[in-house]
Amino acid sequence: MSPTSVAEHRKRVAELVGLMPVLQLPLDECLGLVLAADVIAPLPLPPFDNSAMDGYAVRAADLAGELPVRLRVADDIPAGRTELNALEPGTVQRIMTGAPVPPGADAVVQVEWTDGATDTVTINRAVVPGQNIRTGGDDVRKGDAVLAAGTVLRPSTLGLASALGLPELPVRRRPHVLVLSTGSELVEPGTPLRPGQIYESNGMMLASSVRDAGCVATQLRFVPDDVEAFHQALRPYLGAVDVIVTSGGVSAGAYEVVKDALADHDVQFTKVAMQPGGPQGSGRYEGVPVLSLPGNPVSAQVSFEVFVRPALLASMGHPRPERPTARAAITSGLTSPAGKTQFRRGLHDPSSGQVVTPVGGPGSHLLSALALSNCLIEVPEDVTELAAGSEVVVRYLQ
Ligand SMILES: Nc1nc2c(c(=O)[nH]1)N[C@H]1C(S)=C(S)[C@@H](COP(=O)(O)OP(=O)(O)OC[C@H]3O[C@@H](n4cnc5c(N)ncnc54)[C@H](O)[C@@H]3O)O[C@H]1N2
Ligand code: MOO
Repeated sequence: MSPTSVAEHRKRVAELVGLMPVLQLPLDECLGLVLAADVIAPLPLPPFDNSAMDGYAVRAADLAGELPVRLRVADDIPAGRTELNALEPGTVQRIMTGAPVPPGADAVVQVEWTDGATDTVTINRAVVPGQNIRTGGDDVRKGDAVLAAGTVLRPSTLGLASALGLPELPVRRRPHVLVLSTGSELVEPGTPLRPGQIYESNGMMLASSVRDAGCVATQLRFVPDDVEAFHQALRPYLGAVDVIVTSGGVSAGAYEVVKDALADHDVQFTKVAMQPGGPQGSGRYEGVPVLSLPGNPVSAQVSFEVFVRPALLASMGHPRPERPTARAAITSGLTSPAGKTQFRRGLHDPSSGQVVTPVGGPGSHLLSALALSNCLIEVPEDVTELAAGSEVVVRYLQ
């Protein structure tokens, strides 16, 4: 059977995960989510003419003569005042930043240009009409399409939605991902390790990656290498999760529990033309999309980056589900297997003149090299050798 290409498998995974439904979510749950419809401003911003300075609301014409001038302070307007008295000619009203400008006033004199008095104020400098007034609608007009569908909700966009008085926004919800690790050799960190055992690490790494992509993760670790126990372990989650991600148990050994349990369900096991991350499973288990990643830690994480993360981001309507890439020259030569896209780990420093340093070798057990990297170096299928200085594509990991 000829291997599946990386692009084909990526497409299959994205189609399996599909699009999450749209719902209205409170703003404090929206960070990182994607707006599903345009936002039309229900009011102007600022909503009313207000003062940009602490000072005195005036008629500019009253300061046009000889200075300094002494004027009666007829009122005091703190921010939040909802009822105003019109400004009579020849008087001023003390006003605070953000407070509404009273009818009849056409400028604000900042307090530093006065003696600051509260009964009769001495003003030393003139102002022009409009000075220190922030006009209603200056920033946003009522009815403006202020945020477009497809916008990723960041602190500033959530601030804008709040300023417009919107308590919630329409977004595609976060997928809930069950991260399941199998393997009888796996032991919980914090407990003693016996010969032949290792600490479980893929679950933590993949669940963190799910959360880092803005999704919800539940970890299910230490499922024994037993098909019936595997089915039992999954059962409680079937109505509750959107995607199942497994690691391990998909290659050619005698005890491949994931493959054995899922192969007679609607899950295909294939070899993808890549290294690491060759053996991959994908399909549906009782209707739930399931993505079975290989167990070697680097293979699992690279598979997540190349297939799962873009599919999860696309499911939330993200306009750019792929990590950003750059071109850089490698600082040392490397070799790569023929017919496979190789994803080597690297350190890329854009400030150092677009070079990338390979970290560690190609082995898919080299977790510490992955932990020290900030990018993947992509070596195309048809390239088997690259000399130092060759240009490669780097895909950021953060
Ligand atoms: N005869 C063949 N053997 C293997 C092939 C092959 O084509 N023919 N492919 C190799 C490749 S490539 C990979 S990748 C692995 C994939 O193996 P599995 O997905 O079946 O994973 P396991 O055998 O369960 O584990 C592999 C390795 O990773 C460690 N592991 C697994 N899960 C975890 C975990 N949650 N936390 C930490 N470490 C984990 C496990 O102990 C093994 O060392 O197969 C090759 N073999
Ligand atoms: O394809 Mo495996 O994922 O090299 O290590």
